[in-house]
Amino acid sequence: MAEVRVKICGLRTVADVDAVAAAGAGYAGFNFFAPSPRFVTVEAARALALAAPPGLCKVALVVDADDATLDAIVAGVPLDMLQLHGHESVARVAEIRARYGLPVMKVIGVAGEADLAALTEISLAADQLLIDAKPPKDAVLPGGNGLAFDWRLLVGRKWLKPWMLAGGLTPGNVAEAVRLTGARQVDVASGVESAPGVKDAARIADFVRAAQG
Ligand SMILES: O=C(O)c1ccccc1N[C@@H]1O[C@H](COP(=O)(O)O)[C@@H](O)[C@H]1O
Repeated sequence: MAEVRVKICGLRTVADVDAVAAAGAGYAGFNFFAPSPRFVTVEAARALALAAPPGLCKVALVVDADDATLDAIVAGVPLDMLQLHGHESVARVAEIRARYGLPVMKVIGVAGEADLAALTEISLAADQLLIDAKPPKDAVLPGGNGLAFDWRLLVGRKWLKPWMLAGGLTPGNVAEAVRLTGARQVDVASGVESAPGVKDAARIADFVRAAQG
């Protein structure tokens, strides 16, 4: 079976990109949500994307972004994928996909069984699904909170599109998350940091090793 593909999200320095590539991760995420400690400008993300080696999938994370914001990101940064981490509808996902010609990964927040239906619905429009923990009601960030959900909800489930598991993953729990859910792709932001927004190369390497172990 192919090894688990890893996305490291919220890269802010060229050293982060180097660490992600050296560790063998498949995806590098750049965060364009201004309130996040992982936020990067279009100019900064462009420099990071240009530093990425061929084969590393460069993903832009946006939250309910309008067309003008997306136009600026897509024009300024060489990208391979868009990650929609807000409340984008099926119609908006389809619209963004058609407008930019890039694969779209749509995030669905999960707290309980009732949230799983949205995955089936959104898979009609998105190229990939990202299953994350639903943020707490008072959270400033819709993701990147280091919170996990009950992975047992995903046992035995199948969706029409490739999917990625996220939410509270760390080098210490990712192997168990993969074993339990059968995820073939995983995504992490805060679990490989030494402080909010500060990536740690050793933790990135540990995470990829554990995910693929
Ligand atoms: O990381 C952020 O700051 C962030 C902000 C807004 C939306 C999404 C964000 N991160 C995404 O959430 C997952 C899970 O994060 P964590 O591992 O629990 O910290 C992350 O992989 C990003 O895709």
